[in-house]
Amino acid sequence: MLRNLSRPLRPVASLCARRAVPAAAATNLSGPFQLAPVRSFGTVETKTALPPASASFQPGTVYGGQHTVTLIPGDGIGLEMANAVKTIFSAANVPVNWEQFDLSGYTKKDEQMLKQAMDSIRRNKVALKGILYTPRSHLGHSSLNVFLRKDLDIYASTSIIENLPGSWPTRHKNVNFAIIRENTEGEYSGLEHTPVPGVVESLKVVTRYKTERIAKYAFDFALKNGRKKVTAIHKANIMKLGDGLFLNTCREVAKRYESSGIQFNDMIVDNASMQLVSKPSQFDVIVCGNLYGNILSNVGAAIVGGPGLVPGANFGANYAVFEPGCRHVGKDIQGRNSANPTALLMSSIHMLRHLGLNNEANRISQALTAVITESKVLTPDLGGSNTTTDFTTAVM
Ligand SMILES: NC(=O)C1=CN([C@@H]2O[C@H](COP(=O)(O)OP(=O)(O)OC[C@H]3O[C@@H](n4cnc5c(N)ncnc54)[C@H](O)[C@@H]3O)[C@@H](O)[C@H]2O)C=CC1
Ligand SMILES: O=C(O)CCC(=O)C(=O)O
Repeated sequence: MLRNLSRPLRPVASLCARRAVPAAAATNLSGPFQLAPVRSFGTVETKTALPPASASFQPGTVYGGQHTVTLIPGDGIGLEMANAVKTIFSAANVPVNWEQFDLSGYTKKDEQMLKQAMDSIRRNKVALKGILYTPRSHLGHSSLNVFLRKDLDIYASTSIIENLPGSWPTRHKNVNFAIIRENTEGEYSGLEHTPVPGVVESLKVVTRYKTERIAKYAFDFALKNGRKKVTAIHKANIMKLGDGLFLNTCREVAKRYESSGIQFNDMIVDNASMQLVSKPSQFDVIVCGNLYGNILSNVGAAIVGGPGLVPGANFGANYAVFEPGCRHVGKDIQGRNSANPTALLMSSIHMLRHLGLNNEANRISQALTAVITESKVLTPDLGGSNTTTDFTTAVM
């Protein structure tokens, strides 16, 4: 049963949009930069969304009011999490049809299924995804997750780190920040070689073009969601060229947004890690390169209660792939009916807003918020003893 919504609940998916600004304010920028391709991530109402980046962008395949979305459940707990979302969507009569692809990183790469899945995302433009395993040995295949991001050029990984209104203990209160992470280059270039035996060189690639677009994305995200500060995280004191380029490009972009009132500062990644666990409330929007973003999302997840609570999405000019913002396979708890589906469910709520299905997003968000606020039904990661199924049923 869906809850009576007359009680004013603060929708989980809207918490990052707490200070929304009108779109007009966001577009009133001087300088040669165009607005980066910002989607309606984290907004309660589409009226505050910025215009789509490219005129060709279509939010998914829609026939007779039904949206078709590609679903890749992923390895480990992926199927259990995806089933929770599907069950809740069915109960709420959400007009979404799934095109599901059970890809796995544990088995030999299934080229045919991978191609079908990529074609499906290209057709639908929107996907919901769990996490795929990657072997650690250099003999194993390369990461399917990284392939997907690069091939679709979904360059802006966006994670929302936030204290939810539940009863589990957390070290800090009032944590609410976003991590905007460059998703397609940096340490994940996959370029490694052995010039002589016993020596490996791994290339970290930083380009002005990709840094500029992620920095613009971060500022536009801040504007659209009423956030006040963007912090660039780097290690420019050591990697003077690579991280130096990242920092200087962020500074240039920041200058073009001066009139918008968004503050800008920067921080070295080691200090940022310490500040995140000691004074997380100083952060509003973090912009960073690929690996730092991954590590900081994990630190962020830990301070709010774990990977089961962090939603996320990856945006590019043409595609949006929604997946948990702190990415783990969870092989250790696979098949135990104990994983927390909140991260994937919140990601799917953001997906509904992206599709313009705000009523459905609000209903599910309010139900989820009620269950979390009551904290009577909690999975073991939050100190509870309930199952994934119990939690799903409670939200329904
Ligand atoms: N898609 C991606 O971008 C990423 C993929 N991976 C892949 O995942 C594999 C395993 O990753 P690890 O880093 O070892 O982490 P892991 O999968 O072992 O997860 C870390 C811990 O978080 C817990 N956890 C994760 N999600 C949870 C949930 N929803 N509810 C409750 N507990 C949850 C797990 O049970 C585990 O104890 C890696 O080998 C890699 O291939 C890892 C990082 C990112
Ligand atoms: O694909 C993987 O196995 C790891 C990807 C990863 O670390 C990430 O989220 O960036």
